[in-house]
Amino acid sequence: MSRISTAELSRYLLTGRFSRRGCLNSRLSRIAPVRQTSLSSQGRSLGTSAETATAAPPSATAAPITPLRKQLKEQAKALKASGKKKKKNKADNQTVPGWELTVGIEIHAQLNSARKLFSPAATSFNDKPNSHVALFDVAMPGSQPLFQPEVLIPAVRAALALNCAIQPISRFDRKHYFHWDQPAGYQITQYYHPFARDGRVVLHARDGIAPEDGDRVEIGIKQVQMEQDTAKTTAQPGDVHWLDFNRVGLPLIEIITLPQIHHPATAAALVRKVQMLLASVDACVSGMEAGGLRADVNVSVRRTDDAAAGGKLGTRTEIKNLSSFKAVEDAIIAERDRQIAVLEAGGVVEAETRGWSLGSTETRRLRGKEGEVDYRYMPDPDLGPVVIGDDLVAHLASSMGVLPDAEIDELVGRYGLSAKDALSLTTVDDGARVQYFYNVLDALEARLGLDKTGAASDQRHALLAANWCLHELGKLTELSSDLGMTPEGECNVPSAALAAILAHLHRREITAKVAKELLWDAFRGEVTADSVTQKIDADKLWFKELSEDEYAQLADQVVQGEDKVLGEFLRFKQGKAKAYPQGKLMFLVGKMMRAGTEQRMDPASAERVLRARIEDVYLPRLEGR
Ligand SMILES: Nc1ncnc2c1ncn2[C@@H]1O[C@H](COP(=O)(O)OP(=O)(O)OP(=O)(O)O)[C@@H](O)[C@H]1O
Ligand SMILES: [Mg+2]
Ligand SMILES: [Mg+2]
Repeated sequence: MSRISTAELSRYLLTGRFSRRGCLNSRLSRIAPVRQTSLSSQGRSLGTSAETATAAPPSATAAPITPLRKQLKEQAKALKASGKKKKKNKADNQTVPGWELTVGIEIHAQLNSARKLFSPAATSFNDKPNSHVALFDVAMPGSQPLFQPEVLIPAVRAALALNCAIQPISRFDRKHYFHWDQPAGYQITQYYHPFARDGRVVLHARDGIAPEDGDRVEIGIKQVQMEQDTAKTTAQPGDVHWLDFNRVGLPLIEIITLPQIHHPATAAALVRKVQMLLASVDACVSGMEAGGLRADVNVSVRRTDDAAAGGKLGTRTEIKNLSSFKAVEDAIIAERDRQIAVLEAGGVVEAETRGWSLGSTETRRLRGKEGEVDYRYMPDPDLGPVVIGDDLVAHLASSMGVLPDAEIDELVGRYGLSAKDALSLTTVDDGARVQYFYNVLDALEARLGLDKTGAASDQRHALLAANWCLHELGKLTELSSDLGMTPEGECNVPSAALAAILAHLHRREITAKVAKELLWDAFRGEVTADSVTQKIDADKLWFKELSEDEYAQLADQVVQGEDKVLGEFLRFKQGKAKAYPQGKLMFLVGKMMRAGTEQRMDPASAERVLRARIEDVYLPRLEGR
């Protein structure tokens, strides 16, 4: 299925205009145009919302943030820095003998919409504070909420990605509490009649779940509801707080899981996966680190005996506002251990709301847990029900594109990528890198004259393209500032230019070293798809490989005086050593590469010829002695 960006869909559904630019994953299939939608609230239908549709373009989608990539990088760095010991501790800390941990998570994600939930004010959080505020956003007397139907596009896509059943009718309630960041004294939310229910998220081992959960675990989603965000508070010295009402009223979804998570690593994996799913359908503005996604974790413990006897779950405490995957895992571990200590000392766990600060080792009490009574929920009399038509749901489902798990399976099954590389390719640049890979692959197949409709059994060119899109491009980002990757999968190294380089490499007309130099040239804009071949010609970079005989001569040259090394190969042949002495072979290949003309040698050919010479000539000679 084709994936179309949310902004693009909004334009189409609201105004009937649709441009093919921005159509993601277009390699996979083409979209069927929608004819009619029946999306309305309070009797307003989409066709009449011309005012909304022609207003300023979305600014939210332009946020230059790639939080997931950064978090993955930082996590990998931290893991590397902490060495194996940390990994072991983390794995060890997933269970406490005699106790069962239970976790349910509420995830708040900011929807990728151009307007606020109940006012046409723009959703921009990088602009001057308090510059996008409608009268209703600050609860001016007499102002009324005006539901912005376009928020349903990212909201429904998110719910579909979470396998939820979309509810044809949903309603808004007022949830009361007083705080300076909430001008009305209540938040408008959908607690009792959410727009989506009964979903599920499948987590695999590759998603980083606890080893105790095996290969795969499924977590139920109780419901997904729409609600308003609050104003942003910035603390200043002297107990002064600055408020930015640009954020108040931004459309959020709250995703509520069932209490089905039993290990801290699995909880973090769930949040990561939800973020990945939301990003893959373009439903969410930004990830955790940028504040676009926040998680509240609900934690309880009970004795395993009680669990086995089917007893009630323990009393839950809730840790609010966690803003990184690591914080989710660490806070759960700390809270689990605190509750167990309380119970083992004969105490009782109190239902309360607790806080967690980064780098901390314990949670701290903030207040008693608010209950439904405290919130004094009541239906919002100013808002009618939200009616979502089947045709809209069907259209959004058909235009979502391939979800990450299916994409990873395809990359592994069809092109032979490792699961780890496939996961990275689909997550870096918030999913744009894999689109770049498809663009490169299309251009490469065109250059190589391959028919992409046929199920070609040899996919080596695709694996080569994937490795370069991930690893070689990754090296560029490590050494230079930014690739400038767009959601459509284009960057400072145009896909056509990379394909031109890879076509020569695949045909063994240049070496990998030359290809890497050309990649830098393309990055600096010094070569284009059309000038790659010219440049190779001008700089005499063509790879004129040595003949088999020339390789064999070099091999003979480097084994001179290496009887001791050859002895190791003999020991393996005679069954006296378990493992093939690959290290020794590579040592000799290194010698060959240094002895020959680099421009004319391929390490793989050198290895193949050398191995054959050792086996066919030198070992029989040694055996004959
Ligand atoms: N005993 C329990 N142990 C752990 N988690 C639980 C337990 N009981 C419920 N939960 C989880 O707590 C969460 C409750 O979220 P929900 O939004 O329904 O209520 P809330 O926390 O009172 O609301 P809010 O925090 O939005 O005001 C769910 O994720 C649920 O799975
Ligand atoms: Mg909640
Ligand atoms: Mg809660």
